[in-house]
Amino acid sequence: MTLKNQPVHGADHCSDHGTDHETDPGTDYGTDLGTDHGMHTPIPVVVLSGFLGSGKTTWLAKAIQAIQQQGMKPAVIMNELGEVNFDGVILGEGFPMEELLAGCICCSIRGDLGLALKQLVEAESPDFILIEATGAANPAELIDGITEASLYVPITLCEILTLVDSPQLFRQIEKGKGAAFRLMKEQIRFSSRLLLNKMDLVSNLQHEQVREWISEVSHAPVLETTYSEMNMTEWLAQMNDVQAADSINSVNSVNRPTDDNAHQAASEKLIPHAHMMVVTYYVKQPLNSTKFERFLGALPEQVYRGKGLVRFSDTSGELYAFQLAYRQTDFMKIDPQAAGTLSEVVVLIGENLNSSELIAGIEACQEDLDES
Ligand SMILES: Nc1nc2c(ncn2[C@@H]2O[C@H](COP(=O)(O)OP(=O)(O)OP(=O)(O)O)[C@@H](O)[C@H]2O)c(=O)[nH]1
Repeated sequence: MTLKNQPVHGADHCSDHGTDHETDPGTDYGTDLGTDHGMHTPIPVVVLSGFLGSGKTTWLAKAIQAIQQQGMKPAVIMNELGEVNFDGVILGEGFPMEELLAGCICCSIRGDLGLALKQLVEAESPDFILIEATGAANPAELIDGITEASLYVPITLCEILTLVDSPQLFRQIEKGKGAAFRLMKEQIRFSSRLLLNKMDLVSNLQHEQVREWISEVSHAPVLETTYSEMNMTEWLAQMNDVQAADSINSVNSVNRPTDDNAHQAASEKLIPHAHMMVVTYYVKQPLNSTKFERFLGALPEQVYRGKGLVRFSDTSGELYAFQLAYRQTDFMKIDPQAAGTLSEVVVLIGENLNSSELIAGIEACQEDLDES
């Protein structure tokens, strides 16, 4: 059995979110820099932001399909805090994908984002690039990372689309403080379009309060969605227009907060995910489904997100992908081939997690632990 307990960022990492945003010294874009952008039509880039479990991958699956239906070739960059990309299993194949794992592109692996963009553009010549940030990423930092990469490859940032987990935001507004709340606020402020998702899980009153709070924080257009459903044809047409209008400047000016020092202020208080941790546990024995569901249901509230691939002893040993987001659990049967080389694994993401307690909880769901 392999145990991994991996803090994602320490305060050290976040302290290098200075205000000058220089190129990471370690970033090597290769020797053929200086591509003449004038010779290329820039490829539209869309950044998907939003808190852990807010519906980004659900949206991504629909966007990929819509782009392909219009005869265009999408390419995807997926970033996960943990070392395993389950979302790739959910999205399937048929388009180029770069995975940036075990770190967050807004800080610890920001240089990797530039390299991934360069590789994708050169190897795949996509028509559209979608970047799914981790739920802990601060979009302010991503804007800088992409703008930097656009010096080397013909890309143009068209949209920072933020998925909002409406019931989760409502709860955070009520609390009115904490790292998760500050991060959600930053993700909303630095967005060019907001999808108020999971509308099926909020009451009318909660809905009103969330809308009112958002209107004080952002002037971005807001769409209300369930399962990230929106009119993709209309949206793609709008992206076309933005691309044509040299979008980087417009995105930056439209969506950055209006006061001149806001970006600096945002960078200086970039502690929000300093305490975000990932607990990764590779499971060797099948789990008892009842015990595991009970375990997920009883997790402390600072576990914001759970996902993984598991097998149950009481369901003929089939493989299931599970999702836990804001106390809602989903299980989906997986074709073993689709899972490829992924191991059976449970990943839990949150703040100030007690990893040994969590691991003990998962182990208690394993059956026949001593017989293997
Ligand atoms: N009830 C409800 N569930 C939703 C909705 N949208 C997404 N979900 C579920 O929420 C869970 C998380 O959705 P994802 O699309 O994986 O969220 P994500 O933002 O990509 O998650 P991370 O990448 O881990 O941050 C899944 O189980 C989805 O099926 C919604 O509108 N309503």
